[in-house]
Amino acid sequence: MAAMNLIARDTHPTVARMLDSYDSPAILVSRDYEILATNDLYRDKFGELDQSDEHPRCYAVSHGYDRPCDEAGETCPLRAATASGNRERVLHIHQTPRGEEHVDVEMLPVFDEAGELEFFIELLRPLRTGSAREPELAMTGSSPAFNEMMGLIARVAPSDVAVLLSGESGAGKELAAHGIHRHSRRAKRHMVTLECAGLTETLFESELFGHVRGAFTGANFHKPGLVEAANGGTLFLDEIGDVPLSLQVKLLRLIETGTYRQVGSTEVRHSDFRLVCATHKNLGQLVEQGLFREDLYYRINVFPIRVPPLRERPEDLQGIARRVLEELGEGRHHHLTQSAADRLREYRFPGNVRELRNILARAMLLANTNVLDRDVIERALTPSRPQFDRAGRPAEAASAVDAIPEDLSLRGAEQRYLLWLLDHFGGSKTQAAQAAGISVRSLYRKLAW
Ligand SMILES: Nc1ncnc2c1ncn2[C@@H]1O[C@H](COP(=O)(O)OP(=O)(O)OP(=O)(O)O)[C@@H](O)[C@H]1O
Repeated sequence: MAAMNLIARDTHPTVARMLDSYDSPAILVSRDYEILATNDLYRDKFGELDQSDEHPRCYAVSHGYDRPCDEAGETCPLRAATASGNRERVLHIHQTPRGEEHVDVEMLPVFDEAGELEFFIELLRPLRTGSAREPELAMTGSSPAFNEMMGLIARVAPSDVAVLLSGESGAGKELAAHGIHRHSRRAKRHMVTLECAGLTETLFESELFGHVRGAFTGANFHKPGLVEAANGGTLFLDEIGDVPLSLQVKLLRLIETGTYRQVGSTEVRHSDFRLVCATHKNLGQLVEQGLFREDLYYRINVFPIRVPPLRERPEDLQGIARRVLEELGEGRHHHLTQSAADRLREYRFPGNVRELRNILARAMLLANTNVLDRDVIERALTPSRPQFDRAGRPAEAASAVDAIPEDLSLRGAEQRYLLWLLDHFGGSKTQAAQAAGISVRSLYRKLAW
């Protein structure tokens, strides 16, 4: 048996030993918040407790608080489990050796023979979605709106239920899909993404289902589809609202039966995948307008999760900015001055986190030092607030030509223009691509995000 670290006098060794039977970090907590024992997994993830502290309290160890969580403005699962007599679950941000992490906390009350509440077993499952180890996939945030979303992700991830992520462009839907996949039992297999916007019917079908050799002109080889690649893993359909009606029925069949046919073949194939979809559109409204099949809508919308726009969670701004600066800084430590951060908080971010990234990337290029002050942020914000003339052309374009640095490449100028359009259309790639006269796929490629 793994070594049990009993902190308290040997009063309840049997209960304490039970902690080893849990396959997640677990602690034994008294009714007055004292940690009585920890298991190996807990110590691996969260470190040893300070042995000089004779009465370590959960709120001090996990949060650095000097009083219980509910008195410090957070929900306290221990208090909730005491009141309900049942297990309670919340999502908390804990201090860990890796910094702050989101932890899915489950509190199980343990009763004595007389039915009196004796202690609690607390299970702590860190969410990798919030960790710093894989920066490109890590979601940063601690606002109530963000935590609510993370709580839903933690709940639904282990099941095989279809999830529909809704939210504005750039708010983090794809990142949330990765979070769901990585916390699912399918995490060791692939998450395969199909960007549905801007695909022609033929392309959609052959991308999704694959095609056999000779299926159509130019099909010189057999190509497996994404559905096949997603077997055992997760299929992520981004911008599901853009799937043409004629193809929705094929999608419905795939979801209902798990079967499909490659283009040009009569053989029925099977794939076992978990479906996650995302949209920035109001699908309910599309159903009412007859543009989206109602039966498909109910199939994909089993567990809806709303990804909140950045302006609804200003508390997250600074944390995300810090992470982005670290990520883009390539070893150089950039930071925002207080008034620069205040300036960002005044902005509404129609393009959400993606726009924040772009603004910071511009600010880093514009700044002469690694300190990003209000002035630099103001200049970096300018291309995000285009004025358009009646014809829909960015009126700032002319003056911007004067402001373009001499060494700006054609590609750089093109990117600036596309960013203008994106900002103008509230982050909608479809509208921006239409205005630029290119496909959404080309837009993605040109911006190379
Ligand atoms: N909470 C977050 N913390 C850190 N980075 C984030 C967060 N949310 C989003 N991002 C970053 O913002 C960018 C946009 O995120 P993502 O692609 O997931 O948005 P989206 O909602 O899927 O957008 P779209 O609808 O346009 O496809 C990505 O670079 C992503 O890494």
